[in-house]
Amino acid sequence: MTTYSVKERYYTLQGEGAQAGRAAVFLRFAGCNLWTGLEKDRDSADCRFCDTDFVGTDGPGGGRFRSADALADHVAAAWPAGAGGRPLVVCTGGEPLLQLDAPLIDALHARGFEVAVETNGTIAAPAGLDWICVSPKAGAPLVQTEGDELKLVFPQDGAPPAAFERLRFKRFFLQPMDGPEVSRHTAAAVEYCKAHPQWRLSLQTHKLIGIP
Ligand SMILES: C[S@@+](CC[C@H](N)C(=O)[O-])C[C@H]1O[C@@H](n2cnc3c(N)ncnc32)[C@H](O)[C@@H]1O
Ligand SMILES: Nc1nc2[nH]cc(C(=O)O)c2c(=O)[nH]1
Ligand code: SF4
Ligand SMILES: [Mg+2]
Repeated sequence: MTTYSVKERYYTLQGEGAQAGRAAVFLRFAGCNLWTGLEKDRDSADCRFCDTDFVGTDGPGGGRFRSADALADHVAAAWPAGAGGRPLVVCTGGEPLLQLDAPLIDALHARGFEVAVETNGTIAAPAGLDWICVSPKAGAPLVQTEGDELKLVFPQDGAPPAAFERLRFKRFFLQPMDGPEVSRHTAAAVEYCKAHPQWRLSLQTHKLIGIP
């Protein structure tokens, strides 16, 4: 790894999953292996419901970083000085495991961060991560089959929750697919969780309250 390409970096609250409500630096890497990110390609992509712009390095705090130390310094600069609490960085994208490597994990640890990742599960996670959230995508090969939480966007044709319920994750979430039918998807997820209590509801709380 010579250069890391970062779409944006910002300080907010984790909106989703078991760590919802916790302050974190979001480090959004550019690029994904399941979609180019261009609207012209969406309908032919392997993942078609993405809610995120991960193209380029032009977002707030985005850029190209020539070393793990340089990028880790950039992440640390977004954590408020003297705030207390354990610093957390959520590595996302795009697909963060295309770029997140052992030197960067080590550099973030050296600055006191817990390192979390949001991944589509098609690439094996490197050792040393503190929190692994896998969000499987229908039709894409699932390689990372254990972790701290499995967060399935629901519903997805070809990816029923039952296909994942025996995997070695500590927690299982259904996250309603956002878009024009989010209300219907939310109602369906509520019904599924009531009928299958292994699954919990994950709302995208940042969207509900209008923070990034
Ligand atoms: C933009 S993805 C980036 C990380 C990684 N590529 C992945 O898919 O997990 C971050 C999270 O948003 C979820 N997500 C993407 N589009 C969504 C949508 N339309 N509705 C609900 N969740 C969505 C993903 O499943 C994933 O859990
Ligand atoms: N606040 C907030 N929480 C998030 N959790 C996962 C996100 C992501 O895009 O990976 C996300 C995001 O984009 N914003
Ligand atoms: S895998 Fe993740 S980043 Fe890539 S297109 Fe799907 S939701 Fe978006
Ligand atoms: Mg998001």
